[in-house]
Amino acid sequence: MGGRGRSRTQRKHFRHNRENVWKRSKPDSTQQDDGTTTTTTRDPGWEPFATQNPAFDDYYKEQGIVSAEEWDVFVEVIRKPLPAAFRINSSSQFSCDIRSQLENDFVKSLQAEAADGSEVEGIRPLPWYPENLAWQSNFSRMQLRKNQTLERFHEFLKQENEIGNITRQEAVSMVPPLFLDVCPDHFVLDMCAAPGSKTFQLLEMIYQSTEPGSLPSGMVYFSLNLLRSSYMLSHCFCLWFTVVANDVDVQRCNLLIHQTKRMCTANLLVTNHEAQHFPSCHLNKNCANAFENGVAMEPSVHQLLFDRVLCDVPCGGDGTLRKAPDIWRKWSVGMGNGLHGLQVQIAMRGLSLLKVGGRMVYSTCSMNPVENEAVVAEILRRCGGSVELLDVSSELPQLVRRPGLKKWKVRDKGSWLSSFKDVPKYRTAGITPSMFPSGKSYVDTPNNDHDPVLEERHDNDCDGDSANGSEPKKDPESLTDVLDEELSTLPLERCMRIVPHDQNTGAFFIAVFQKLSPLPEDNGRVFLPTAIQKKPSSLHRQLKSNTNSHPDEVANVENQDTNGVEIHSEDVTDKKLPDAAPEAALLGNELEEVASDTDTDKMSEENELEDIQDPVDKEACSKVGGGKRKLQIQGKWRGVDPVVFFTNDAIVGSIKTFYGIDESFPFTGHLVTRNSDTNHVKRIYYVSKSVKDILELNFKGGQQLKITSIGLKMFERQSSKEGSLTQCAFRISSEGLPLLLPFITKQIIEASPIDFKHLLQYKTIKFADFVDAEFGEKASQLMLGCCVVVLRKVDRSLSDPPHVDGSTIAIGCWRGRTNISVMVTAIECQEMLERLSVRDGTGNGSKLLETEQSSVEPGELKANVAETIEDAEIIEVATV
Ligand SMILES: C[S@@+](CC[C@H](N)C(=O)[O-])C[C@H]1O[C@@H](n2cnc3c(N)ncnc32)[C@H](O)[C@@H]1O
Repeated sequence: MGGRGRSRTQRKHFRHNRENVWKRSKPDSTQQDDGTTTTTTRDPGWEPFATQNPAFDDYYKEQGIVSAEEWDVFVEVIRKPLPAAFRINSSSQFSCDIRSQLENDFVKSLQAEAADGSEVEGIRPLPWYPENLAWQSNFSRMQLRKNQTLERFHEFLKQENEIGNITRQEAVSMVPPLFLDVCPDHFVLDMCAAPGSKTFQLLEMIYQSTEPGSLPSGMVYFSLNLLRSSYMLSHCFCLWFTVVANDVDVQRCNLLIHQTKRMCTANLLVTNHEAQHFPSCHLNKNCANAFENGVAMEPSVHQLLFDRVLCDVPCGGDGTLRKAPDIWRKWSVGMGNGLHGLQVQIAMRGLSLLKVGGRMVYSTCSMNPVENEAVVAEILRRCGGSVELLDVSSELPQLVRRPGLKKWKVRDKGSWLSSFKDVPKYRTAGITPSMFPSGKSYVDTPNNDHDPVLEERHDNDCDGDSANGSEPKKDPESLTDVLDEELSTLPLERCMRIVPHDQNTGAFFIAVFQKLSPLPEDNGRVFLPTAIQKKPSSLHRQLKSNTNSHPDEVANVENQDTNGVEIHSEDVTDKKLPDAAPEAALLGNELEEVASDTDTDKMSEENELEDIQDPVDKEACSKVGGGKRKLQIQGKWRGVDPVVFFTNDAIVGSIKTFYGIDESFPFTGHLVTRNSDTNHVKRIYYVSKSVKDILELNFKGGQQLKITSIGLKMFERQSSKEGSLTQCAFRISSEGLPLLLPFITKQIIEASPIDFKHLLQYKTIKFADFVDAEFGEKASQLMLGCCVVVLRKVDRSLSDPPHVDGSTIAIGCWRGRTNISVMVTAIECQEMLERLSVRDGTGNGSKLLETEQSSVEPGELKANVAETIEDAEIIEVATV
C-alpha cells in the first residue's frame, strides 16, 4: 500500500545523470589562493581523488575551527570515507519490523562476527536521534560492498532504501530538522529543500508526532464521530499542517518531488523560487476586491507566514568531503566568500516569512566561518532585538557539537584580512563588512589609506540603513578603538559546529533563531552585497503595511507584519554575486542519495494535452492588478502547468459511486488538476485543508507562488483498453490509497493471508485459482476495473465486511474479466512478501520469489495490467 516504490526507469536516469555530475571531463578551472586561475584538463583515465589541498589546510588551520593539537586527527578523519547512515522511515508500515530486524538480527550477528575476530565493526543507532530511528554503520559504502560478512546487510540496505522503508542520509544532515521542533499543526517552509532529505525527514517527524487523540483545540475538521479508527484520526489530523518545500533548481525540485512522493502526503507544496525572493503570498486590497463578487470578503492584506523555517542554504559543502572527495580538488576560499551574501539574503527572507514566536534553523554543510558565524552575526545585527539566537545546548544532549567561533578572518587573493578596514578598495565589491566578526564597515578616505572613519553597524545595534545604501553614521569610538583582530560580541557560541572526528561523521553547522517581534521595517528588504547595492535603487518595493486586524479566514494566513515587503524576481534578474563559485552554489549535501534527472526537466504534467495555460484566475486578478501584474504572471510561470481546482461533478460523482466512497470524505475544494481542460485530465490530486487554503490565497493574491507540485496523486485515468470498458474512468493511485482506504465501501475485499501472498507472488490469479474459493467468488462479483484487496487479519472471517485500521495492509488491484491482478510494482510485492513472511514466521520471504514461476496461467488480462502498470511508471517518469 502506498506509492513508496521508485520507478526503475527513473532510477536509471538518476544514475546516468549522477555519473555526469561527478565525472564531467570538461576542463576544470580552479581559483588558486593567490587569486590566479589554473585550468587543467582531466585525464580521461580514472584517477583516485586527491584528499588534500594546501589551500584548505592553510585556511582552516588559521581559522581555528579545531585546535592545533587536534589538526592531525581531524585531517586523518576527513580523508576517510564516510560511514553509511540511514533513517528508518517512521511512516512506513514496516518501520517497527525494520527497527527490530536491525536491533535483534543485524546488530547481534555483526557483534558475533566481530567477536570471532573478523574485524567487523557493528552498526549502531545514532544515540542522539529519537527512538532508534537513525543508524550508522562504521564502515564505508565501499566496505559494505566488498566485505562478504556485510553483504546481507548491504542487500538489506539496498532493498529497504529502494522500497522507501529507509532513507540513506548523512548523519549530520539529519540534525537541522531535529532542532526545528515541528508540531503537527505547523506551517513549515523549507527554503532550499532539494533534493529533499530534510523535507522528507520533516514530514516523517510531523506524521510521527500525530498521536491519536492529540488534536489541538479548534482543529476539528471532520466530525469526530466520523472517525472510525485511529488510522483515520491520524490522517484527518494531518490535514492541518503544511510543508512548503522550495528550491531554485527545477531539476532538483523534481528529485524532491520524487523523493517525497513516498510519503503519500496531501500536505506538501513544492515551489520553485529563489529563496531570497520567496513571494510574500499576500492578499492585497485590489485583488481581494476583485474576488469579492458578492461574496463577503475582508479587503485586508493577508500574508502567508510560517511557524517554522528551515534555511539549509547553498554552501561550499566542505563538510561533505568524506562523501564527495572531489571537493578536495575544487575547494577554494572563493567559494565561501562568494556565497556569504546570498546566504544572508536567504536567511533574512526566511526570518521575514517567519511568524513572531516561530523558529528558524539556519544550516550549512560547510565548515567555513564566513558562511556560518559571519552569516549568523549579520542576521543578528540586521534584526536587532527582534530575533534571538537560541541556546539549544540542552536539546539533543547526546549530539557532540562545538560552540560557534567568536573570531575568524577573511582570506582573499592570498591575503588574510582581520577587518574590513584591511580590504583594498578594489576588492570591496567582493569582500563585505558582514564577513568580519564585528560587521563594521569603514568608509575609505579618498586615497584609500585604510583609515577607519566611519562605522555603519554595531553588534546589537543595527538600523540597517547603511546596508541599504544610505549614509552611514559616524561613530567616534570606532575611530580610535579598532582592534587588529576582531572579536564578535554576539552570542555566537550558541551556534553549533559538528566536526567529523568527534563522532565519525561529516561536518555541519547549525544555528537556531527565534523571532521575538516583527523585524525592523527595513530588514525585510533584500540584503545585497556592496556591488549589488550599487545597482538600480528599485530592487525592492515596500508594500503598504496594514495593521488592521481581521479574523483570518485562511488558516495560518496572518495579517502582514509591518516588515512585509514584496520583491519581484524580475527586479533582480541582472544580479550576480561577487566572486561566487557557481558550482558551490549548487552543492547539495545529499547529492549522493539521489542524483538529478535530466529527463524530468519539466513541470508540465499534462503537457501533451494543452499548451501552457495562464493561471485560471489570472483574468480576474489582472483586471484589478494592473498591467504589470498581468505581464509578470504570464511571463513568470511559463512552462509550469496551472493548478486548477477540479470541480467536474460528473467525474467526481462516478468515482464516488464506483468505489462507494463515504460521503464524509471531503472532496469539495480538495481536488486539483494541472490541466485547465477538466474534461481531459489524466490525474487528480488531493490537497489537505491547509494546502487548499494556501492555494485559495494564492489565487486571490495573483498567483505569486510558482507551484511545481501539490498534494498527492489520488486518481489516474485508465489508459488501457480494458480500462475504457469500466464504469469509472479513474483508478485509485497507490499514493492515494492510504488516505482513501477507510472511506471505500465498494470494490474492496479481504483476502486470506495465503491468497494475499499468492497475489503478491504471482501478480495475476484467475478467480477459480484462489485457495479460498469464496474469495474467488467475491472477487468475480466486483465490477470490472480498479479494486482494493485487503489482507485479512487472523481474527476475522470472510463474511465480515472489510475492516481498516492503522495496521491494515492493502494493495490496489485490477479486477479483469477472469482474474485479479496486482497494480503495484514487483519490488513492492517482493518487499511486502518478505515482511509478511518474517511476521508470520515462515522465514525469508525472498525464498518465495525464487519460485516465481507462476502456477497460474497468465490470463489475457495479465498483459492488460502490465500495460496499466507500465503506463503508470511512464506517467511517473513524466511527472516528477
Ligand atoms: C544544501 S542543498 C539543500 C539540501 C536539502 N535541504 C536537503 O536536505 O536535501 C542547497 C540547495 O539550495 C538550492 N539553491 C541554491 N541557490 C538557491 C536559491 N537562491 N534559492 C533557493 N534554493 C537555492 C540548490 O539548488 C540546492 O538544492
